[in-house]
Amino acid sequence: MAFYRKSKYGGIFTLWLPYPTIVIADYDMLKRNIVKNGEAFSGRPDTFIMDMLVQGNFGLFFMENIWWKAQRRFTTHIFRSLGVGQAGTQDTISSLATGLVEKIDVAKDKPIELRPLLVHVVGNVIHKHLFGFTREWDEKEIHDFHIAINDVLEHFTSPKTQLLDAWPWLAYLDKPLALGIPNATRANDAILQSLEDALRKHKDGINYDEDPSSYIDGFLKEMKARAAENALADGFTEKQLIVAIYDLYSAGMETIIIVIRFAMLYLVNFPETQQKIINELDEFVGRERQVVMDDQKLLPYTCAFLQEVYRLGYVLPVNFLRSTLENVENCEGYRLKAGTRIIAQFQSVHVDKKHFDNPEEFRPERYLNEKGEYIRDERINPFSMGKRSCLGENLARMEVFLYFCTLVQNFEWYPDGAVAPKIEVITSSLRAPKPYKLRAVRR
Ligand code: HEM
Repeated sequence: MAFYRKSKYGGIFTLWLPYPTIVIADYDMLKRNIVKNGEAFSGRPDTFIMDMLVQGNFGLFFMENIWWKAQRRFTTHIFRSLGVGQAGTQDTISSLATGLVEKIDVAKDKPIELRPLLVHVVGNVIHKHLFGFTREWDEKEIHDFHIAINDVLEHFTSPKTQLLDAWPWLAYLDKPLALGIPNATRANDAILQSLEDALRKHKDGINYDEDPSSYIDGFLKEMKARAAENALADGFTEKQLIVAIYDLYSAGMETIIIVIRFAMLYLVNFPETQQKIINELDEFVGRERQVVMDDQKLLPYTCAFLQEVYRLGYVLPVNFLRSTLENVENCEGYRLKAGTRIIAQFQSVHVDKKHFDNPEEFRPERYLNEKGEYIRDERINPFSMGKRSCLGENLARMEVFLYFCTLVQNFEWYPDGAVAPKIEVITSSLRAPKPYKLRAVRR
């Protein structure tokens, strides 16, 4: 997006949205401020949209201070005890990946749109961790959630919606301004209703003496344990539980689907990369067993390919708003008052000529040394930086690696037609490839 190009505006500048919002778009500046002075930059501003959707700052994205710290700590802890992003999740993904291959087999070389299949397999991983079980292919709950969340997201961070933060009365001009508030609130209400139903069922069935097998049970147990002391102080309430599930469910679905769709799009646009990945998989993993995370050591080219996908296929066009929690005396020579809005625009680093020559060029070889070993590039941060960086990074990286490798281990991918679909993106709250179809030929 030319709008945010560092070459045009420098590494730090102010956008009036309409509040003054400081954009930091340079790698060294991001490290100096967002990482090294992490605590000061870890707030989130109150926004009209959150008030409208859930009547305040709840959940994991929009809280700040003590509540957020307690909730983030708890989520990290329960994720660890549920094995999120570890062996347990790998087994879940492997079993879903088998189903994915079977579904693609059914298409028998006909062009397919991967997205609905990915909704099922990616949606089920987060569903399993949140609710304790997976859904079958013919159940529609995950797809319903996916449609509803996309309706909400479409209007979520659009510049027009941000104007509502300063002038809430603009909501009365929904129709002429095409804000889409009724659609977003209808979809939002449907999501909240379904999460409340799920919570009720879990409350009826929970055994507080057993180890929790889902986020929802873990949270309910924590609520009970804290009932006598600081449940409210640390935000352990049913309302918080509902919105935290809402956040994790939505964060854990479309983002990962988009990265895999970008990966497949680059794969067919650069067939030589597909051949290299196929060769590497055939030589070091074979086709008799499923790919596991440990195979990353054996697959340097595949890792380099995916790192290049993360660089150019970043999912958030504009990072989530943050705010300063205290006065910052020296932010690159400027003084920021507590409560100043901040955008940590790591995406600009991904296309910064200072770091990547011909940044618009897709070239996985950038990350291979002369011995052909994979070099992880710390300037590529699709999961952001600092104290508010993504909570689901391990899980997301695992899903992207395992599902992508499954797709290439089992099929060779071709465009639907003579030429590959163009690498074109649709940008709303998220940045995704335009819909496209591919043909999968069994290997
Ligand atoms: C490829 C997939 C994903 C990408 C690209 C991604 C990216 C991001 C980014 C850029 C942020 C904003 C950090 C900031 O404010 O600077 C974020 C925050 C967050 N992500 Fe992700 N994410 C992904 C997957 C996930 C998954 C799978 C989960 C959960 C299971 C998750 C949960 C969260 C949460 C809870 C936050 C808010 C953290 C906080 O404010 O403390 N994300 N993510």
